[in-house]
Amino acid sequence: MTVWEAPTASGPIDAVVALPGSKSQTARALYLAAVSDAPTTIRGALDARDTRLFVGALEQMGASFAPQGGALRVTPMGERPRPAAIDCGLAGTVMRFLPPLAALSRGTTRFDGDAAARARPLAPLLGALEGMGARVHHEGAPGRLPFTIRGPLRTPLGAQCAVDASASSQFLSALLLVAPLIGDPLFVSAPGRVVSMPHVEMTVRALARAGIDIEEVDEAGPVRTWHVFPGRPSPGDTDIEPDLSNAGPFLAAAMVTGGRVRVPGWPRATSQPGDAWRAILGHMGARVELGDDGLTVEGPGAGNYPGIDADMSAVGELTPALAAICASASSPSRLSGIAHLRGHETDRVAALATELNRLGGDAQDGGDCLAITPAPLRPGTVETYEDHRMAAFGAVLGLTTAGVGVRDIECTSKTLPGFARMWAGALTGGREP
Ligand SMILES: O=C(O)C1=C[C@@H](OP(=O)(O)O)[C@@H](O)[C@H](O)C1
Ligand SMILES: C=C(OP(=O)(O)O)C(=O)O
Repeated sequence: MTVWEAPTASGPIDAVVALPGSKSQTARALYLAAVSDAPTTIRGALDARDTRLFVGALEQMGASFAPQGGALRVTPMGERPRPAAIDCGLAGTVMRFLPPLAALSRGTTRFDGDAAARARPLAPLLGALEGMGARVHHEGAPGRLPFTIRGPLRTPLGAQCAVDASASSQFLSALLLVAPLIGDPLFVSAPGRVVSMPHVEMTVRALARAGIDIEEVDEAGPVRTWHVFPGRPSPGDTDIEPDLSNAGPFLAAAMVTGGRVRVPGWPRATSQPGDAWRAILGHMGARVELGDDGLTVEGPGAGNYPGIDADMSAVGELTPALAAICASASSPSRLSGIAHLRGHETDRVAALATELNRLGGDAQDGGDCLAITPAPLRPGTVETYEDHRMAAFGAVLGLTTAGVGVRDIECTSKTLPGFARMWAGALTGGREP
């Protein structure tokens, strides 16, 4: 696979970066539109590998999608999805959100994906679905792709289902999304630690916005539980916000070059985990301003800001870009609560440590955490393991170290097609058209 020469910054970046739609919001909007009671329109949907796979899967299940004046017109599927053969690629959203939907049907649906996707965990979700009457046939290792599933799902005993969401919040989101379609009121709970809570909030909000009666039971209790009432979602027309997680590498460029980046359309209030960039970068000494024209971040420049001790369990997908920022801090950092990143596109904790150390950095894989001590870096090639966020991590490192290559920069098309072009544009003072 080809190696992309990461551009070094010739000075402080000064750019306006218009980001395409949120991957996570797009997935929820596609799902709810596909099972809704009437055709609807989604504006600002992300068009990237993950969302194309999501659309492709829903099309096979019977929904249809048509571009309409820059938006997406969605005609829902019938009462029950059609049996299908789903390619999940490497998309967690596809491989977690859609098996419960497929299990509404008596027909058999097969799920498979990239070789790397076969390493991603699914067992807690599939186990919960089996507890609701789904028949799962594993073709390879249990709890992994590939498998077939057929339903129908039944209301379980006590009208209650539970899933362990400590390895991925997507298991919980997947059950919440299907819950209103099963036919009876259902308690959905997640005993133990729930990672990526903002993504769960995003699911709950999307359902509520679509008219589904959903409420959290005893928010302060030991087990997070939601009561979901049956109903066909009615999302109406939906607007997707820019992807704030993908803002990360561009804001990182402001941090390490001592420059300024503005992201137009940054929402005032959102359940996107990427909104945490404001607090994180502010804490590390950036000037952060949220206004009508978007979010502007002015960074202190490499070596001019402290490291950070941050619990990333709620916002794990920001870890790779933050790790690249930490590599140029003036003091050590510790990013904790990230064991579940081992089930992401690759084992991100190991990959970040390996790749930073490959360039002469000092990173320790501490199991549930990553310890980074800033050190001068040397030229080398960052391996990306098909992980879009590892590629962006390499691009940020290359800004301040000459001779950094990134293998397979194209893997960024998972959520941000055209990343290399956008990156080059931002570095040369890219402005909004
Ligand atoms: O629901 C979603 O859209 C996502 C949830 C999170 O997954 P995990 O809880 O597995 O980290 C996040 O990392 C992923 O990028 C998207
Ligand atoms: C973990 C991620 O993706 P996925 O939706 O495939 O889990 C991510 O985008 O950082």
